[in-house]
Amino acid sequence: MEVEQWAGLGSALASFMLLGAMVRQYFPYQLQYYLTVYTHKLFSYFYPYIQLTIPEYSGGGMARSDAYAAVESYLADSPSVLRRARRLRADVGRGSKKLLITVDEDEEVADELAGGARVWWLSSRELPASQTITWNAAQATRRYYQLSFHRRHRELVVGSYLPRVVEEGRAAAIKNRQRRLFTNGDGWNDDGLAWSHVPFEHPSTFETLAMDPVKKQEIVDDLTHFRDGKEYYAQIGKAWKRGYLLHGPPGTGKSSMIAAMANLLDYDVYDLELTTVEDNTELRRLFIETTSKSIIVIEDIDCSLDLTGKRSKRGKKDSAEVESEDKKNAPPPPEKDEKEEDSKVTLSGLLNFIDGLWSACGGERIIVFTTNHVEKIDPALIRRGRMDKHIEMSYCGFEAFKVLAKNYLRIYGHRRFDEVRRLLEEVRMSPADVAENLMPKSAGEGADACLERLIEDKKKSKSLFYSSLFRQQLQQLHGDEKDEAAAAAAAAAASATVAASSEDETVESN
Ligand SMILES: Nc1ncnc2c1ncn2[C@@H]1O[C@H](COP(=O)(O)OP(=O)(O)OP(=O)(O)O)[C@@H](O)[C@H]1O
Ligand SMILES: [Mg+2]
Repeated sequence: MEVEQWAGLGSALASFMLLGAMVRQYFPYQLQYYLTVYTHKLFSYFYPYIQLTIPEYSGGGMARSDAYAAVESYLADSPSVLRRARRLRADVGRGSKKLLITVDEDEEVADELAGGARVWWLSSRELPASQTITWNAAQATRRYYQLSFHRRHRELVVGSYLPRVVEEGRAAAIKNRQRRLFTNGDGWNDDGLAWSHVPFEHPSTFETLAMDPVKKQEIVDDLTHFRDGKEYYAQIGKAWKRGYLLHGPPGTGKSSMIAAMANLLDYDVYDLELTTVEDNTELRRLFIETTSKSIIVIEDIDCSLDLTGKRSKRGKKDSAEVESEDKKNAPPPPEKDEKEEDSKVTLSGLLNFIDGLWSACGGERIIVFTTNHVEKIDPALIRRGRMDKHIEMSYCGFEAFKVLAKNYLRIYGHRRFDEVRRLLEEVRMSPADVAENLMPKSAGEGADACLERLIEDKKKSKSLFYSSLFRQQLQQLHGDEKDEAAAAAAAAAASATVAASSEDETVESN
């Protein structure tokens, strides 16, 4: 018998069931139960098609079913399925950044399997009984997808088609999602979750990041290798995660690099404020609530944990430092305080977070620490295997400057580039300082004026640098404060000499 004939028989049986449902209202409960069971048996005896239901909320759970969301994304991202539908629905899906066009409710669409087999998807819903009072209208309307397929395709559908639908659906949802920046600083959010979030819209990319091109390419390769390395990590028996330590002076692009990483990999960012985490248990909970395809960032790690591995108390530290001698000599604090200290985030708690058993849950996660003082960090925290790659973000070199000149001024070369190169070799300047000078301060300001400002700024820094160097050397030479005046005079003379020589250079290069 062909599908259409079966469909005819199906609709006859459905009418019979409908009649049964009407009659059931007037029968006692036991009888209703047997009537339902036998109607289904009779129906499945004649009807060779199997129906599989995927509800939006399953098991009375509060969270939307993963499988339902995956099917929804699969159907919306599958042009061959959508082409067959006559009624479509457009919506900005949950957490999605673009308009999703999907199959409308009560519309049935067919999908092809390998070997020409067919399945049918129906999106439908059960309305709540009118007398039901509920606080969540979305859950009261029970939406579901129903998949129908022939008995003989059972193995194929369950064994390979459905896993493929879920996998492709998840990938489509990730591709279309609005990426998010999470923070734990705001306490517990409305959903009882530890993280709150905003859309992640940082414009930094590896193209706009100013640094040595060879080093940059190495980092990009490392990141893409990680992203595509699911099988590799499974094969070597290592959790699919990678740690990066970004260190360097302020304004050298550490935070910009994290944003560029997230944009390259299409990951979410979790900005973990460690000083607001109460204890190791809360840290673990925060970690469990992170999703895969994410970068977990702890900025200024040297300020978050002190050398003994106990959490430092930001803000409280200063007042502690000015404690009176009496207080310092006071008897040891009561037991309560010790307990409090024990419950803080510790170094071992953090290590567990990075590479303990919990770290493997979810997979595909990058952990990034940033610091201005790499020497202050406990070596256990940054050893290879935990922080797999150490990246030094340094002062602006000429290659980095060329990237900034391209970004800010749209120029690839200029007659004053040689002068800038010389100055960059002599005086250290962060990319943030260079960028600030290159940014036009008014609509009419062109590349010449911006480069002039940068060169002047560098010369000023150079003269300041030499004068402080002379001052230091003279102080060392004379050894005590009485020579301070003479040292200052010598430094002033030296700075005048440097300024004069800078002017000479400017003239020369012009
Ligand atoms: N390497 C860089 N490439 C491009 N822009 C940069 C770079 N470094 C700094 N900048 C510019 O300077 C600003 C500050 O940089 P960023 O916040 O990334 O520095 P940081 O190293 O994180 O500093 P801190 O140690 O103070 O946190 C950025 O907004 C960016 O515009
Ligand atoms: Mg930063």
